[in-house]
Amino acid sequence: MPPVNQSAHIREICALAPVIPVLVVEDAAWAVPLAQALVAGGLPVLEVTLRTPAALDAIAAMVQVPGAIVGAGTVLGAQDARAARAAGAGFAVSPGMTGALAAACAETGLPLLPGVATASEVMQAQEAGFDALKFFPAGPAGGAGYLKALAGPLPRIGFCPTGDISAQNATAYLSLPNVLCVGGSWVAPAAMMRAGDWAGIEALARQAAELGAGLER
Ligand SMILES: O=C(O)C(=O)C[C@H](O)[C@H](O)COP(=O)(O)O
Repeated sequence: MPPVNQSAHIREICALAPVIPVLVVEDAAWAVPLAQALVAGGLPVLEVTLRTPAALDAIAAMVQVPGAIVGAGTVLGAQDARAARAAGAGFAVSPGMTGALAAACAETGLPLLPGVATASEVMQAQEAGFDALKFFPAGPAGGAGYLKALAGPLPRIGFCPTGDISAQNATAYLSLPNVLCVGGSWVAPAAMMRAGDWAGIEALARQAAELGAGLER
């Protein structure tokens, strides 16, 4: 029996915008204006990394922002998955995949975008029922050329490359048929968040939201 498709909801989320901002939120007070700026700029899907003490409070605040679809990033294990779910996260992103993490996400009803970097990892994720995967770290692991090569033997997998993606190189990824969207921190730089430059972040989001324009994905 084929495994249950674990990626159906993730595919819907990835179809909403060409770029998922990867957010490192140092202060939960940033959460609402940051989410409002990104949504206003055309990027409704937000990934808050669980790398800061403020992350869970930030997720809980952001889910109240109209139009925002908020997920947790850097979800490394069952405890992270449960905490993200309790904070209201709608999906989880991880740099890699373990059986324990996949089981915890399935159990808590948290759609998971698991990370992979090799063909073997893609095959393992596929066996577990995932067909939408994060390609991480995209740049150092081989970039758009590497993903293009994976499409030959693994044509049913859609990727969200993340890691070293910028406004300059995003289109090279987005133009590949096996790329669903890209992730990146460039739309919310630490210096702009610390300065409360929400208008500047909205402008960066607006540029990023236009990156996929004209491409058939
Ligand atoms: O925290 C995680 O779960 C990660 O997987 C790492 C992030 O996705 C990348 O650090 C974002 O990469 P940059 O856009 O190059 O900053």
